[in-house]
Amino acid sequence: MTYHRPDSALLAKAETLTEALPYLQRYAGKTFVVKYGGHAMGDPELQRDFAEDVVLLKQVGINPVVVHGGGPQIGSMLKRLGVESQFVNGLRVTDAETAKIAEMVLAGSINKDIVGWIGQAGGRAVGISGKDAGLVLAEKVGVRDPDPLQGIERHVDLGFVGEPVAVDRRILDTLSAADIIPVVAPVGIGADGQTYNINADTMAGAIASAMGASRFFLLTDVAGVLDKQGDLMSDLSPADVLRLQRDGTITGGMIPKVQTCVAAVQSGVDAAVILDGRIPHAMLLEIFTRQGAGTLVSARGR
Ligand SMILES: Nc1ncnc2c1ncn2[C@@H]1O[C@H](COP(=O)(O)OP(=O)(O)O)[C@@H](O)[C@H]1O
Ligand SMILES: CC(=O)N[C@@H](CCC(=O)OP(=O)(O)O)C(=O)O
Repeated sequence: MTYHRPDSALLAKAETLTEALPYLQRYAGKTFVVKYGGHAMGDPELQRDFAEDVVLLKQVGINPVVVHGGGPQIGSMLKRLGVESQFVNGLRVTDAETAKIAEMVLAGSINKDIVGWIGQAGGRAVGISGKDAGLVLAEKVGVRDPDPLQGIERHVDLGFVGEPVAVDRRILDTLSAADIIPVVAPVGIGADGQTYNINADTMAGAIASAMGASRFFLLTDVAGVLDKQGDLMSDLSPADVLRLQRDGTITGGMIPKVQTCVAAVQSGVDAAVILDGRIPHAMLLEIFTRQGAGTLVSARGR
């Protein structure tokens, strides 16, 4: 019998799988919370890659929980309807009409699209919002807005913008135990029954903390946190984050992202990673290979 050595491309595939082995062993049974940002939803190919990654995680025994955004999609809908919209420190000022439209786009449209993509990739997902089964109890947010011209801080009323004050994880546990991937829209309800629009990063962070997640990924449309020269910073501690926010390196939509990462690692999540969702299979590369991508926020670094 002649012995044929497999060609190098085939061997490389086997090596990739064996490289993944220690990670597969380490992460089996753990919970990963994945925040899928509106900007990362890009084109159908990236959507398919994302769904495949999530299904693969579930298949290898990890419990993924997806929390999604949809800021740009809410923006287009508001524009179509002729409703003005404004952001303060990365948060959308939300009046009653905007809250209704945001909920419609997030929980009614994007949420079900993602459920569909996961289904197409061979997984089973159920889409819910923070309102379902009392998942997220929200409270109205008040924000200090530093006014660069006046050098003062003023309080801004953001309207129906909420922050999670309590997470009841039972619905997520129930779904995960039934081999169903939960997909969560960032909408919550107040004790008074009021619907709140919640920044998706903040929502995902609260869920990651409540789940005691091992990993928390935030998929966005930049390589990670960039310094003033535009270079990627691959490791940040909570103290670094504070400094970069104070010196104006981190602004806009990156503010809730890094704040959420810090809160998550301080409440027991092992590590939070801001990842470039424009890279195909960004999550799998981060989880199962030696090359970390994006910016990792942790108390101790990579
Ligand atoms: N230091 C920084 N590094 C990277 N991005 C930054 C930084 N400061 C501000 N940003 C902005 O934050 C944006 C990401 O936040 P956001 O638009 O809310 O994304 P998503 O929709 O994925 O949540 C980037 O596209 C960039 O414009
Ligand atoms: C209060 C607030 O800002 N809510 C966000 C919710 C969606 C979101 O956060 O989406 P991304 O993750 O895609 O940015 C909004 O209205 O845009």
